[in-house]
Amino acid sequence: MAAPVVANGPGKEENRGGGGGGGSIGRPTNPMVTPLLTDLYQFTMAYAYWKAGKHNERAVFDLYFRKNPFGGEYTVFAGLDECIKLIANFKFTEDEIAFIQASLPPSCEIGFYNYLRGIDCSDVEIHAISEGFVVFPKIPLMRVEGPVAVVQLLETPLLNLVNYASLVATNAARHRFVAGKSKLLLEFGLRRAQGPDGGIGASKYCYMGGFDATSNVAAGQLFGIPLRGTHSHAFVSSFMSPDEIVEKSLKSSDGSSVCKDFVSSVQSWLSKLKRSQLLGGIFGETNQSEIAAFVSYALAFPQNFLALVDTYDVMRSGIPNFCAVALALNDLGYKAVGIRLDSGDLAYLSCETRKFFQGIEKEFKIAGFGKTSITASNDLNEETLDALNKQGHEVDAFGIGTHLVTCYAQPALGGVFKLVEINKQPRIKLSEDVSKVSIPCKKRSYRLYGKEGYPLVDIMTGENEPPPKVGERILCRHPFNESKRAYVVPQRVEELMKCFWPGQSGKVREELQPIKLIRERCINQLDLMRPDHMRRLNPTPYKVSVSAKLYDFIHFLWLNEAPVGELE
Ligand SMILES: Nc1ncnc2c1ncn2[C@@H]1O[C@H](COP(=O)(O)OP(=O)(O)OP(=O)(O)O)[C@@H](O)[C@H]1O
Ligand SMILES: O=P(O)(O)OC[C@H]1O[C@H](OP(=O)(O)OP(=O)(O)O)[C@H](O)[C@@H]1O
Ligand SMILES: O=C(O)c1cccnc1
Ligand SMILES: [Mg+2]
Repeated sequence: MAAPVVANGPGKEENRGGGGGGGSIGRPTNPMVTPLLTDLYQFTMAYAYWKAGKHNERAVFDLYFRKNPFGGEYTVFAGLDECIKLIANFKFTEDEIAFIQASLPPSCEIGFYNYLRGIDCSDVEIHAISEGFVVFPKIPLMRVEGPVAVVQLLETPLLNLVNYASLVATNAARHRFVAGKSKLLLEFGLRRAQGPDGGIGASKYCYMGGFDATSNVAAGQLFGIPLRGTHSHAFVSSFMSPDEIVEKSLKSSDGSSVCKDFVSSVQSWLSKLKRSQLLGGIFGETNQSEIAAFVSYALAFPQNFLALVDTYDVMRSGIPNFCAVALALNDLGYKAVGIRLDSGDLAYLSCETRKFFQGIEKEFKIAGFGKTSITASNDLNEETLDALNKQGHEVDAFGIGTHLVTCYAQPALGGVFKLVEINKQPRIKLSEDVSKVSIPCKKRSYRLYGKEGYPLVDIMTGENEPPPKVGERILCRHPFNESKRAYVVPQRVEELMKCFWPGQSGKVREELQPIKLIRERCINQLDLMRPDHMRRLNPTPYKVSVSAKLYDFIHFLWLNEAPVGELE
């Protein structure tokens, strides 16, 4: 696939996925990710736990969300790598402790600050689903176990690191789904992102969710994401006339000859195009300042010439001017990359442009010219991509910014962090709204696959229940709705959570992986889903269930904890 220009940062190894190969885990990408990046109430609770002598009680929290975003039935889990980096580096500085001391009431005892001074996450254990997995409501994405005061402090930063990451990765995956696999998807959102962290995060997680490249240079450097870009309207309108161009010579691609006056070569191609049988009549005089801009860009990047063609008039100026430059380049052995459309009816203009390119291929016998790449941008989102598909279009690459990175269609994922066990006692959070009742206990979760290779259902069990077995029938129950249940004979059983931070457990730590591998995993996971879960309109909900034993226990605990009302 032809691609706009082109620079690939080396990427910083230490930021590509943390502790690869059993090595150390790097620091969080954003230096603002410190133990203070949390809500005040986490510190007041930590103080109250400490004051009550409860701070070292062993607690288990689940991080999960209740509803898939964007009206869909799937979510891409992202942000784990940054969570583990937070955990690995979790230690208060003296300045931070002084600030907490100044922020809590003077009545708080000094011993608490000594306690904070000593804490880190060496006694915290984290199990999580691998980053890039397709995930569903209620199933824990992470299970965080450790001293209650420490784990409580982690609630806000972990949610902060997972919620937007998963939301924007899902948004990217959804855009990819509509655009189709063959299209080049470019993330152009930095200028519209919610601040620097929003911009960096968007680039990282859109790549993870299936985009091919970003225009964000810092993200290219930090994560090794491929960089791509074209040029802007300002570049085109900054030129007045071809007379401005002083250095007009251009070497042929093999270096064997030099065209002394590339501007004249372009002008003569423009006249040929005007006289051509096939193309004649479509345009008259083209905009000369635009020609000057295109020629200048081609002289600067003869191997990577891509022109923004909608500054003046796409079909009457931009396209003929581009083609004249592309044909002059072709005479010197260069292949122009293509054009970008940034306004107007993108379906119509891309089709007309394709016809023009194909006309040139035919008339001037230039093999492959008809396939010259067409990039489109301008306020694109899932809906416009879908509309373009329905109308028929000839776009090869989409540059998408605002709607993608701001998650315009849904601004937040409602991930939550709930206590499920303390001192080995299961805990439940009740709510009038059944969907908000938490699922108690330290649990395991499994994905069960059916005969056709699709995932059928995710099931949660108690931590010590025997795992589901291939070929053995298991009852999967809706966690709250008694009548919803099904037997499943799994053809494959996949345990979802792995140990990413063993604490003192002695378990083997799952390695963090490079972003490219996470991206591949995500693409494979999405491919594995049954198509009806993925469609945009009224997708089928994926089933999330609990074992019969866990079901009984949830309802036992529910009845135990819920006060019986009095009617008067
Ligand atoms: N064929 C199409 N079908 C549906 N939507 C389209 C089609 N072509 C373009 N769009 C979308 O229509 C909107 C056009 O927006 P708007 O009218 O503000 O832009 P414009 O006038 O074409 O460009 P500009 O204002 O940048 O010069 C954009 O969101 C664009 O993505
Ligand atoms: O439209 P988005 O999806 O956010 O994609 C990024 C946009 O940013 C650029 O121009 P900018 O919007 O800054 O100026 P323009 O509206 O004049 O094109 C580019 O030309 C795109 O239009
Ligand atoms: O390179 C581009 O074409 C680009 C980059 C960012 C925003 N809009 C366009
Ligand atoms: Mg715009």
